[in-house]
Amino acid sequence: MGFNCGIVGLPNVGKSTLFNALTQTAAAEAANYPFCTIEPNTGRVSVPDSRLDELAVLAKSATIIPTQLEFVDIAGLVRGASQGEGLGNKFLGTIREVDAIAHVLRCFEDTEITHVDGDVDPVRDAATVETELMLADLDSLEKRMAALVKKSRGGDIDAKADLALMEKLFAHLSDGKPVRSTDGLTDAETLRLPYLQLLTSKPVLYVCNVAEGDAATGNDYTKLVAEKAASEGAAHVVVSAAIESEIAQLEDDDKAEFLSELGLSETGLSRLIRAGYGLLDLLTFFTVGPKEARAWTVAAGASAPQAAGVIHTDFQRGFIRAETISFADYIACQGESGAKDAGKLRVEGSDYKVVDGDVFHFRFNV
Ligand SMILES: Nc1ncnc2c1ncn2[C@@H]1O[C@H](COP(=O)(O)OP(=O)(O)OP(=O)(O)O)[C@@H](O)[C@H]1O
Ligand SMILES: [Mg+2]
Repeated sequence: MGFNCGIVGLPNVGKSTLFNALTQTAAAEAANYPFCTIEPNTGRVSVPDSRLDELAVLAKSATIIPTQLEFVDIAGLVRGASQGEGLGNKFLGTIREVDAIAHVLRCFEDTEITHVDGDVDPVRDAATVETELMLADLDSLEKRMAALVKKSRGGDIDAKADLALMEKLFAHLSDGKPVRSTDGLTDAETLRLPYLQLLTSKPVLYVCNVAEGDAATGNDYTKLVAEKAASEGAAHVVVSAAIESEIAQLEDDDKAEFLSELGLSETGLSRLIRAGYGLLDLLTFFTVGPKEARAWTVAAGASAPQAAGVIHTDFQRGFIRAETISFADYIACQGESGAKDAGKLRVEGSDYKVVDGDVFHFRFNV
């Protein structure tokens, strides 16, 4: 079970450059012309988590294995995409499959790099992309609502409920607002929403791609994006894709030195990965021993057996119990045996809900 984040934006804004830096490969072709990317590129990225390093030190773990998040580099979209312009529907289908969106906005000046709309204006660009996604959602709702009208007249209760929900969403979109900002939905409607697979219902994070010199400070463009993001309750991250791709190729020691020269305490990529992970309503749990310290991911609300199942399906099938220490207790008691002595090791059953930071031993029988 993996979670992913799609990299979305206008053509030639630096999506593939960012993807390559994230995945530390040159898997995606990045070049100075619009529509360079056609087929989506997919890559898995380690999620940085300092808690994992702290646990590994206490347990003297030989290896550290972070949890992973998948990024998908998607073709650029242009005005009219929802009507089939540019690469049109093809890339919209790819966006439909991702769990969250990292929306890349060009915030760097460079006369050598073509901007499809002539000049740099990230807030306008964000609106251009969002408008296409909203138009595509309106289109898809309209088609489905027509089919549901008949069914709901025939007395189909589910069809009736879906139609009522879609009418609310349609009205909201018609006001020029994305589905994710719809309020006044019932609990049942909120649960149903993801199944409609609407493009603008996915959580969004704005990525300001800046010139090398602005990586630490941001610039006037990123300030405007920050205001926009704040007004929507969305996150934004300032990174320079160009420089991140250089940093990604350095050895760890050189990396730290280079970052401090730039005035950065960590890479923009680390911030971006964590922000992407944060969009997804996920929990991290740990398994820790002398062999390895490892982080794992489950969706919020997962039970202990479901968490066990992320490691191995047998662990879930034969689940007996979970022995659990919270991250805070593990650190405060200087490790597992200290936590045991202090009575901080809990024995939890199959209805236990995972808490972020739990350190688990699963007991199972197959
Ligand atoms: N921060 C930056 N500063 C300067 N140039 C950059 C920066 N980020 C990317 N570029 C350059 O912009 C050009 C386009 O980059 P890239 O191919 O990654 O864009 P893209 O968004 O993937 O485009 P497409 O939608 O066509 O696939 C490349 O020449 C890249 O080197
Ligand atoms: Mg590309």
